[in-house]
Amino acid sequence: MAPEGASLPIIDISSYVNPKASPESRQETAAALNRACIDYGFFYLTGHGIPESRLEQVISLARQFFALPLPEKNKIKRYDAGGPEGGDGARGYQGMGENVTQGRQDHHEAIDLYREWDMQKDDTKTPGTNKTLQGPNLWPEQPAELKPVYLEYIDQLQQVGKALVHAMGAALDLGPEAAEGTATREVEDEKVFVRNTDNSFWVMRLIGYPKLSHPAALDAAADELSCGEHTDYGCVTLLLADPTPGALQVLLKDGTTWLNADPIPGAFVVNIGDMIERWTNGLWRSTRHRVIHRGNGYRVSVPFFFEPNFDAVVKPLGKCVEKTGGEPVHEGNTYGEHLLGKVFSNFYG
Ligand SMILES: N=C(N)NCCCC[C@H](N)C(=O)O
Ligand SMILES: O=C(O)CCC(=O)C(=O)O
Ligand SMILES: [Fe+2]
Repeated sequence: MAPEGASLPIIDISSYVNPKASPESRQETAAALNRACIDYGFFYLTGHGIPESRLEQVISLARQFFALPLPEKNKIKRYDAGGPEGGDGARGYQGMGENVTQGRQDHHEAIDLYREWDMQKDDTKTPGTNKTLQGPNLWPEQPAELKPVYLEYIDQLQQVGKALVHAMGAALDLGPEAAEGTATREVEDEKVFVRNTDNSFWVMRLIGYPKLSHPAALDAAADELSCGEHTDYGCVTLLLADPTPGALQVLLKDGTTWLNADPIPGAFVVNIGDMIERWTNGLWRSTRHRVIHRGNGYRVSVPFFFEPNFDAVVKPLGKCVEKTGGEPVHEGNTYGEHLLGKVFSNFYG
């Protein structure tokens, strides 16, 4: 475990949420963000403007859903949408143990929501496979306020996601061209995150974690996990969790130390996803994390994944390739292809 008192940096994003903020305050935010992304790939986000009362309501509604009897929850069980092997659709309720990470069953249940699929779009680019993500979201009937409250919350989160990727674009390049807005490659780079997320194929998970029943194993590799070690797939994850401490753990840069990312009231825990790592050619890393909930009570979390557009082609930015020694880490493909590869290995059976 990490040294006593160690904790993730705190980034105040208000200068990018407020359209009238000064260039100086934005540069300060961008510089702090750059450090946080290099050193941790994880940070707390404040100044986002979503009231704490809304955050509490979101957690409380998810908790009410998970407390329902199983047959009620199964009314929105993810349906068979015909994946590659006739597999299940990704939208809807998944029971305990249905999600798999690194080949092992996780100890959580969840509802997965995605941006509504655009059926008008030409789907021939990734034939067949897209079915898993098609169809409407499955919303629970109970609690009745869940759907309207979440729809509003998702709108609010998309605004925060936009402000954040804008700041991240600026954080990658603080040169004079960026400030003046002249059309150099640097300025183009700054806009890459904004342009490729303007139709973000976002994901939201409502997750319920019962306390793990087995004692910690002597060999950590044999431990039961609430959610196994992984990276997130896209741009930035805005995680809202109930106050339970000691559950979410973040792997530090040394590759061996795990740091607890305990919640701070009113703040999101934010982390970088795989697509930002690829764009920055590894300058900012998609940090590994896991959940081990042995504390008290039933833990609830609601991560929102602000992702690139489904058909955004993601490849390392020239400037970042230069900064990191000249070799691109990936030849590039679409975010949709990356996502589908992940989703297909995420379910048991
Ligand atoms: N949409 C996102 N990012 N979901 C993250 C889920 C991480 C666990 C998943 N079973 C995995 O192995 O990736
Ligand atoms: O519940 C948490 O704290 C994190 C969940 C997570 O990492 C994920 O769903 O990707
Ligand atoms: Fe995650």
